[in-house]
Amino acid sequence: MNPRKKVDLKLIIVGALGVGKTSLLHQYVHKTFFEEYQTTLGASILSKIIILDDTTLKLQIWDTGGQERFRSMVSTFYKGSDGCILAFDVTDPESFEALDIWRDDVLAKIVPMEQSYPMVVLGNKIDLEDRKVPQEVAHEWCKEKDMPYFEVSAKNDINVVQAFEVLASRALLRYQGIAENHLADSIKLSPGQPRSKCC
Ligand SMILES: Nc1nc2c(ncn2[C@@H]2O[C@H](COP(=O)(O)OP(=O)(O)OP(=O)(O)O)[C@@H](O)[C@H]2O)c(=O)[nH]1
Repeated sequence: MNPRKKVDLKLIIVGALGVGKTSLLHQYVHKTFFEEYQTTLGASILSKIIILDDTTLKLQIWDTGGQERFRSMVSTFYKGSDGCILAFDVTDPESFEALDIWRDDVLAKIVPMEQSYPMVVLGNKIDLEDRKVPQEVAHEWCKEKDMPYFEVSAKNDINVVQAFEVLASRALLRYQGIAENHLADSIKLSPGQPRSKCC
């Protein structure tokens, strides 16, 4: 049997203040949820190992604080990431309206800026009754931008694993595509290659 391939991926989670980024991450990695709110100062990292098909993936997931004053510092952490979660709170329309800015901010730091950079959108806190962002509106926005949309609850553990793992599998596909391109380039550039005989 072939040993599994091992790949390290860096994922980030961004979005407005208090939408539940830390809670989503803790639910995904530790299966825990805390009611009390402690804002993230700057960024923190959690890791999780998962298996996807024939690959062992080590996910290093960067949780970024939504505070405006950390914005430029936090955006330096986007570099080198393989995929991103854009999070908003379905009870807070401003957090939904801010998604455009968060998305542009992340894409501006991805080098080269490219279409294939995977992003998924999470509408969090669907356990609450006072929802203000209709599901169809969020769906439509994500469809326009060609990003998968998940309605989630970090509190009740609804759709959290699915959302992270769809992002992880898309990030893996992109990583494999980049690795293949590098390999093809290095074969083309390699001077000592035996040339195929002709005629
Ligand atoms: N009802 C409900 N509350 C949630 C959910 N997710 C998070 N919360 C609460 O929302 C508050 C903010 O959650 P955090 O996870 O700290 O939010 P954050 O986006 O990381 O916040 P910043 O780091 O300040 O940007 C906390 O009181 C959480 O308990 C959820 O799915 N449902």
